[in-house]
Amino acid sequence: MNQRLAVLGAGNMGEAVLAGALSAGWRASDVVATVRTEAKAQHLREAYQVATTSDNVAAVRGAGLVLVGVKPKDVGALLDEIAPGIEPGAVVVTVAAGHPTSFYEQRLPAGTAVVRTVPNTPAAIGAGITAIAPGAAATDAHLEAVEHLLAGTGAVVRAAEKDLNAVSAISGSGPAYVFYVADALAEAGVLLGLTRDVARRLAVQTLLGASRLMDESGEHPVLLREKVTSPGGTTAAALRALDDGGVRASFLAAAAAARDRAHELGG
Ligand SMILES: NC(=O)C1=CN([C@@H]2O[C@H](COP(=O)(O)OP(=O)(O)OC[C@H]3O[C@@H](n4cnc5c(N)ncnc54)[C@H](O)[C@@H]3O)[C@@H](O)[C@H]2O)C=CC1
Ligand SMILES: O=C(O)[C@@H]1CCC=N1
Repeated sequence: MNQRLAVLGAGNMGEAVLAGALSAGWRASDVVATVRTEAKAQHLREAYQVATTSDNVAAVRGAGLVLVGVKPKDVGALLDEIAPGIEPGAVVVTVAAGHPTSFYEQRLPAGTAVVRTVPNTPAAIGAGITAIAPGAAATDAHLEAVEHLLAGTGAVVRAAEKDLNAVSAISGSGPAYVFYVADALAEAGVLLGLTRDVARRLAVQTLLGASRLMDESGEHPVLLREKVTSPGGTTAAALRALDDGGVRASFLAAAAAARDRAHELGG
C-alpha cells in the first residue's frame, strides 16, 4: 500500500485526522484533501501545505489510503462516485457514524479493505481516542497502517465492529457531554453571583484538573470522588442534589440514545 492519503471531506474530523497524520510524520506532499468551498481549500493549503481539490475521483486515484470524512447521509453517494477510481490494494478508512463496513464493501470494488473508526474531536490537539475495527478484507497490516495514520491524533484502540455504536455513544459524543457539564457548571457560578469570565475559568480548569488527576493518579473515579466528599460536608449536599435530579440515570439514557441513533444513521 502506498503512503498517498486522500481525505474526502475535510471538516471537523477530516481536518483533525489530516493534522494528526502530518504530525505523525506524513509528508504534506503525499496528502490531498477534498473540499466544497474555496475558503476551506485556502485554509488547508495555508495551514498544512496539502493539495486540495473538489474532485473526489481525482483525489483517490493513486491514493493508498482514503479517508471518508463526510456526514453519514453523504457517504453512499460519495462511495458510488469514487468506486471507479479506487486503486487496487487501497485501504478505505471511515470516520462516519453508524454505517457498518458492509455498507462500504457493497459499494466499493470487491475485496477493498475497509477500516471503520470512531474518533473524537480532541483528536485535533492530539488528545483524542479512536476505536478501529476491520471490515471483511482488512488484515492486521491494514489495521497497523490505520494506527500509524491516527498516531498523531491521540490513543488508538482496536474494538469489535459490533461495539462501535456503543463506543460512539461514549467517546465519540463524549466531548459534547463534557462541554455540556462545563457550560452548566459555569452557569451555576453565574447564578451564585460570579462573573461569567471567572465562572467559566473555574469550570474549565476544574474539568481539566480533575481529568488530569484521574489520568495521572490512575485511581478509580469513585475513590477520587470520595476524597472530595467530606462526611456531612458541602460536596455531599451537592451530590445528593445531582442524584435527586436523576443526573446519573440521564447519562445512562443519553448513551443509549446516542447508540440507538448511530444504529439508525447506519440504516
Ligand atoms: N464531529 C465529531 O465529534 C465526530 C464526527 N464523526 C463523524 O465524522 C463525520 C464528519 O463529521 P464532522 O467532521 O463533524 O462534519 P463536518 O460537516 O465538519 O465535515 C464534513 C465535511 O465534508 C464536506 N463534504 C460533504 N460532502 C462532500 C463531498 N461529497 N465531497 C467532499 N467533501 C464533502 C463538507 O463540506 C464538510 O466540510 C461524520 O460522518 C460523523 O458521523 C465521528 C466521530 C466524532
Ligand atoms: O453527533 C454525531 O453524529 C457525531 C458522531 C459522534 C460524534 N459526533
